[in-house]
Amino acid sequence: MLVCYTGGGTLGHILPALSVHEVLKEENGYRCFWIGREDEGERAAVEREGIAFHAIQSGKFRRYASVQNLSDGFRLFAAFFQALSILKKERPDILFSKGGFVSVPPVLAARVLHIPIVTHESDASPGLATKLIAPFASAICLGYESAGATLPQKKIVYSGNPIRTALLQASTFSIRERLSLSSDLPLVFVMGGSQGAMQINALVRENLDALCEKAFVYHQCGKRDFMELKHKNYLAVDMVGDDMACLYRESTLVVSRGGAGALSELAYFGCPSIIVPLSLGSRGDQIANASLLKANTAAVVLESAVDAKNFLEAVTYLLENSEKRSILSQHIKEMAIADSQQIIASVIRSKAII
Ligand SMILES: CC(=O)N[C@H]1[C@@H](OP(=O)(O)OP(=O)(O)OC[C@H]2O[C@@H](n3ccc(=O)[nH]c3=O)[C@H](O)[C@@H]2O)O[C@H](CO)[C@@H](O)[C@@H]1O
Repeated sequence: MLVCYTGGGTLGHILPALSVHEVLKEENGYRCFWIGREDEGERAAVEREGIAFHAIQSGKFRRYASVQNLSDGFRLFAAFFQALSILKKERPDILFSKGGFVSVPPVLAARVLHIPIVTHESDASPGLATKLIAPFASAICLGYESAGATLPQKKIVYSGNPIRTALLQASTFSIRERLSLSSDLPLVFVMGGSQGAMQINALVRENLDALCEKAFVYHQCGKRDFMELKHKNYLAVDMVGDDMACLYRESTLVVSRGGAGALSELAYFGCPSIIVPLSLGSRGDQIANASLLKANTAAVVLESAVDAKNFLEAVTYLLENSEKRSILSQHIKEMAIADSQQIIASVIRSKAII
């Protein structure tokens, strides 16, 4: 089976597909390639897995009037023909779209060539790319059931969001030991998602003295807003690599954005969490994701416009209240779907024309 993966824009549109690849690569005769946008980090994430990466032009679908819509329109047009040429040459048995605006032209090209299409939406509400792709897909896998309300019902498979194998494997080391933390010092892991979160970074930096009095703060800032501040009980990193599973397992409390992938990982590990969803400059997907957690008392969700004082109060309250933390942990764990990548892999297998 030759699978063409497509997706990009942020790592949230790449890592879940790589988790599905990890399942399928165990099968005899499986081969694959990727169509994505020219972005160093995205290309590296895919090629690291030994997958051939074909870059195409990528334009953005905006819901508002902008002069960029014109140039991006041309880019999308070019991207369609680039994808058509790649797909004609490679002739995959199936195309799996992980969404993001770059995935739409390859989907249209696959449709023209009668290549079956499976797509996956991570968020609690469908993005524009998923809405555009849905009519052409044989199956639409969803991270959250709520995303399916306006999509063609017969195509929907409720799969949950894939978790990468590296996170599922047992730890070979302890982050607490490596940081030489005493067992009674709480560990707070702050995660801004694959791009970092400037708002959360500011909330942490404004409260640094008070936070580091109470706990060790492991702060993932993202590449764009990284600051290497020297402070007792504090470590700032741009991105977390292999430490991710240990941080989820060993943290007393996690502060996170409301990205769907991150929330699924918090659910898998049962992390007591504070979620600060992104609102500005987004379609509100993180607010919808976080609302589901809030409705299930599975996390403390702060208003997008939270200030430094309220943020500190929320962190302090949870650090001092182990009973509340264990309720959150239990409830978020109930929302986890551990075999999501297997479910999606079997949908891909069943829809491929081999
Ligand atoms: C700004 C933006 O548009 N964010 C969107 C993006 O989030 P984003 O790209 O952050 O994606 P997710 O929250 O879904 O997943 C983040 C992934 O990155 C990994 N990770 C993160 C930080 C790090 O240092 N190292 C690392 O490996 C996490 O383990 C996780 O697997 O896609 C999500 C899924 O469609 C959406 O819900 C978010 O709204």
